[in-house]
Amino acid sequence: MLEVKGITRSFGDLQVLSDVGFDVPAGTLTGIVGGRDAGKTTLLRILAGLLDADDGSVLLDGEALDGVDLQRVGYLPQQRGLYPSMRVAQQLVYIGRLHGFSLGAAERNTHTLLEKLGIADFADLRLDSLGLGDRQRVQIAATLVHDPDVIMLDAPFEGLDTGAVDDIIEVLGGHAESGVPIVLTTTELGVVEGVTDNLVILQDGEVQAEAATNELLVPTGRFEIEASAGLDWLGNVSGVTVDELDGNYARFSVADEADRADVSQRVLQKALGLGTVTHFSAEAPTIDELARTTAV
Ligand SMILES: Nc1ncnc2c1ncn2[C@@H]1O[C@H](COP(=O)(O)OP(=O)(O)OP(=O)(O)O)[C@@H](O)[C@H]1O
Repeated sequence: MLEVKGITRSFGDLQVLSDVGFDVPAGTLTGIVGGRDAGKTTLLRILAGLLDADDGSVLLDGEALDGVDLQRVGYLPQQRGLYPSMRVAQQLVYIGRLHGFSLGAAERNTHTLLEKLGIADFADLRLDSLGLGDRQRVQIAATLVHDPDVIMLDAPFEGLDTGAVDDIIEVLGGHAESGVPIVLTTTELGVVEGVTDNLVILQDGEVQAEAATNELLVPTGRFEIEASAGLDWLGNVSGVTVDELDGNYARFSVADEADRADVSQRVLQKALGLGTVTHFSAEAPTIDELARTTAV
């Protein structure tokens, strides 16, 4: 288990983190959710031992996470830092070796991760010849190549297509299953909904709420749909309020909680009857809504 206790940090007069604490049980994934400047990167850098806290402690399995134990951390920084001109597999093996792995073990882990992340074909290419999604897959491989005992990822999904997000989530799931605690930061709640076990809502450097993801992300009654045949009819569906309509795209709400599932399914069925539905989803609450409804 990763235990974060009473972390406080200022830069000059600016207090960035105040008494931040939460636990990440072994084998679970916690999302630290907050808007811009909430203090997420500062917190993660402290957890990963790259920055000192003014106060507080970080424990892994009951022991302070510092000194040589920091070798056990898998940290993905927000500013990604691999060698652009080095070949993909070569640098992953190099990073594994830096963490004390034998050549054989580093090569084995590199090969396995590249396979799992769907980039085995790029092993001998230079990093800077890859697109954003594949570069990010390599960054994830670099974070995991030494089989870390705890994983900390700063905004791992930012700017990625769903294919890359899904591959990364699957690999992280495998590490969680082997008992590793995982922390990741995000500004986008939609992405972490089906991924994280717990959420910590951080606002202005303070924990506003900490709870199981499914307790915090209660359905909002707002939906999004994109349908090939247009959505002019949406306002006529009983129980639906159209919030935005733009050609093939619409956002709508269903105020009556008891009717929500039925009404949204009726909308979906009708759209499918008229043509193709390219997108349909229930909206997650915004960070501000979460902070308002769950303030501790
Ligand atoms: N080294 C530093 N010196 C001074 N101020 C800093 C330093 N690092 C961060 N800050 C300030 O701390 C606050 C929190 O920054 P931080 O990067 O931790 O937030 P964040 O939640 O990660 O934001 P974002 O989502 O935009 O990356 C900001 O006001 C930032 O300007």
